[in-house]
Amino acid sequence: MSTNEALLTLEGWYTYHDFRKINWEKWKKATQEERDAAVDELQGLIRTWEANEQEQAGSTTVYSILGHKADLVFMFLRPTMQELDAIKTAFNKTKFADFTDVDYSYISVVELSNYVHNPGEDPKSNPHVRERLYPILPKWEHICFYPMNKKRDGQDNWYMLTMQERQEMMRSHGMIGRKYAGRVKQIIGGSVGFDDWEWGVTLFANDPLEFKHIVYEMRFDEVSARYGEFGNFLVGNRVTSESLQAMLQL
Ligand code: VOV
Repeated sequence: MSTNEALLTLEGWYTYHDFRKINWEKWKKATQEERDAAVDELQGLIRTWEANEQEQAGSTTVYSILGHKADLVFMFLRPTMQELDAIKTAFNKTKFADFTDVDYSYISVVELSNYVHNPGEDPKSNPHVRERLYPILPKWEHICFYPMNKKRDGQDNWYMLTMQERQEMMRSHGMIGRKYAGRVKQIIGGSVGFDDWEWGVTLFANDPLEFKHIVYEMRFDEVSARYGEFGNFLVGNRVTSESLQAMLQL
């Protein structure tokens, strides 16, 4: 029973996760002067991102990534795709970029799926909705990122469910999420048509165990248990310009 009840989604800032590996071999071979110049240039770029955030014209955050999948993630939110592309190019023109390899990136747009809205209201005039579509990223200690799909597999096809069925499941999902209020902040990036999965999920927490607990708890909820398909998970620690300097010091 196909219902073709596509959902109205609300979109906010465009999102670019730039995961980089540091080429330590090259870094160690560079002279102290070359390294200092590269770090200075990077710090200059970070200051421009901070100024952009001060002006509420976007948001940026940097984390170091654990394990072999990446060393750093730069997460950018900006009003247009042009700005995201310009950021990538500016970064790649720096000396620091010569010491990095890009293994993974993700493009999406901050999305609210409007399953739970107040009828008759223009959602974008609601300050709570605006805060979620144009979020200033929290400066919390840890980040967790993973892409995901909703399954289209035989009987388990999310896109063949009625609006009401989807709404009920999303309500239950939201109830679980709400238990983590103040401890886990989620940014859902819609990436249909932009990247290889349907959503990029970014979570922030001060205690990394919150990620384990919320993802595990959601696995038992029907929308994740039956319909969730997940890509690679990446987890990281917050980096400030001072700790980045220390990380790169030999
Ligand atoms: C802090 C926790 C938290 C909270 C409060 C929360 C709430 C909500 C609400 C109320 C809604 C629906 C309306 C909207 O706002 O879009 C959503 C929507 C969504 N979610 Fe969520 N979610 C959380 C957290 C949270 C997590 C941890 C995950 C990953 C799932 C898992 O198993 O690993 C997730 C996924 C999503 C997705 C992919 C969508 C879009 C689904 C679609 O089909 O369109 N989400 N989510």
